[in-house]
Amino acid sequence: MKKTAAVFLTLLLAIAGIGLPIWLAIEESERQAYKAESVRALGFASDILVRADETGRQARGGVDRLKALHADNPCSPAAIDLMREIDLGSSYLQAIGYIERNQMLCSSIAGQSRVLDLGPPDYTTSAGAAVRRQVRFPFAAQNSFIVLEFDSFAAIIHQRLIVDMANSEPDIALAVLSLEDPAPIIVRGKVKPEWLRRLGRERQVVFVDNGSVVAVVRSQRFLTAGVAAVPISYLESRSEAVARRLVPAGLVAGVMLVAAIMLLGRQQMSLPNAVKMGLRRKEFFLEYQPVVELATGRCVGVEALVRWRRPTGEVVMPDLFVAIAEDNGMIVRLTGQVLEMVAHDTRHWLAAHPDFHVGINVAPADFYAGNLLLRLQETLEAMGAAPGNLILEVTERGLMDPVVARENTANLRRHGFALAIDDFGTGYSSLSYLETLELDYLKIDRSFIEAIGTGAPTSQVVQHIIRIAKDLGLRMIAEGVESQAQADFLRKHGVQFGQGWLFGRPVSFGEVVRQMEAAELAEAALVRAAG
Ligand SMILES: Nc1nc2c(ncn2[C@@H]2O[C@H](COP(=O)(O)O[C@H]3[C@@H](O)[C@H](n4cnc5c(=O)[nH]c(N)nc54)O[C@@H]3COP(=O)(O)O)[C@@H](O)[C@H]2O)c(=O)[nH]1
Repeated sequence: MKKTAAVFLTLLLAIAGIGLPIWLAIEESERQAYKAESVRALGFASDILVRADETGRQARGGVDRLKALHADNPCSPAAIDLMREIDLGSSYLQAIGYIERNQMLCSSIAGQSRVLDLGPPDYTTSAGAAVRRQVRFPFAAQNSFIVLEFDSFAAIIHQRLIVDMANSEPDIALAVLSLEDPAPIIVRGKVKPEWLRRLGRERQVVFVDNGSVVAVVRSQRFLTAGVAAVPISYLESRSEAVARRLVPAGLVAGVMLVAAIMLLGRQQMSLPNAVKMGLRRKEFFLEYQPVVELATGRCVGVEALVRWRRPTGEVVMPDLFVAIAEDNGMIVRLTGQVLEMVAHDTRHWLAAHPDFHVGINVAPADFYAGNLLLRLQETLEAMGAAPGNLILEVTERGLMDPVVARENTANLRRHGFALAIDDFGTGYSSLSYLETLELDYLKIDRSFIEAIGTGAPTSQVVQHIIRIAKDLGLRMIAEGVESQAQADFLRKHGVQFGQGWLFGRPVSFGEVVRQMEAAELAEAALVRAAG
């Protein structure tokens, strides 16, 4: 991936990874704030309605008691005494009086000596109550009152008593609306009568309009509704307060998420760099796996297998880094280090054992590099060994180009090196193609050895491979031999060599030598005992 693309992707990831939790936190704070302000608005609307309903109940009850007196004179001293008793006993009624032709003739108000002109009602409810919304009396000229008139008796109600709530937040609008007349009965602040339409048939409704969270609650007793409108600024400051709590949490979550993703990405992305550094610091080392002659069980050679010891001490297997080295143009350098290490590890042994061979994995890029022969000759010189001591293991992938493959295999063999086709059976080489190449060994892939005797569909393949090798005149090395039964089968079918855990796991060259010497000693002891 190009560097700019990686930077762009990282930026995108950071924006998305940090932005998303923050956006979710903001959304959640707005949702929580809206919910809280809706509950508050509904609370105010319900409270004002409770007060209005109670006022209506007290007015109706007072009038009923006065009517029950059946006084010939509704303004008799007994009637006025009863009016005063009702007035004193009710929390929402300011006074109660008697009306004729829009004039209040008498009332519970102490000292009412003259007739008070009320003017005509604003409207009359379907239940027969005449409603006057704004009546001013000489005894309290600065206040306005509601007068509810039933059957000529009137309840006088102080508006402020009903809307006397949320006084510390005067910008919260409150109202009692009639469902029969558009003008509010009682109102504090700005209330739109058309909000009632939103109620429909519902008992209550909450919505946002005109910069407010509005709640409307219908009375269960009268044709009225309580309304409260909480300015949106309350919602915003509540949302900000919640956001102040949630956004840092979202930010932390986002940063952690992005850091985790980037760390993972870096671990992945930096592997080629780590391999490069490993090559520079010479962190690679070799293990050698014995190759035995199946007929005698004698170790006739080894395969050199590369490993990587990271600075952390962790040992990484080639499956992970060989492909990275191949994909990033470092495999030729890696093979170079393998050759140096083989020369260093095996030179004394090979000088004394000219028949012993070391298998070296040659990657396709090595094969096509053009200087393989020269590098091999330098290695031999350092080892003091003959070309026949090395078996170059090339995969089918490395032999894909017929021209280069033919030329290189022929050239290497001309110079005395032995060649093996590795992991045979896993690629697409045909018998006729292999016939055109100069090879010495065929290594049968582990997957076919594993299948021997299992009855699996691939269990028969090994016999075909053995036939191909015989047809081509190639010697065979079976890879991954783990059981004696596999070894017996292979020997019986003419496979000359085996490599696998049955004979030995990959270990240091010193350990291979120690094992070979121990085997030799044991054999000598056996011979002596037999003799
Ligand atoms: N280009 C290079 N490729 C290399 C080099 N060194 C190794 N490799 C290739 O890496 C692949 C994995 O190798 P490794 O993990 O070392 O595994 C080898 C053996 O340990 C394993 N093996 C051997 N016997 C058994 C067995 O009985 N059971 C079992 N489960 N595994 C076993 O097989 C691997 C040997 O494979 P091969 O080379 O095909 O003989 C592998 O493809 C290596 O080729 C290097 O220096 N350069």
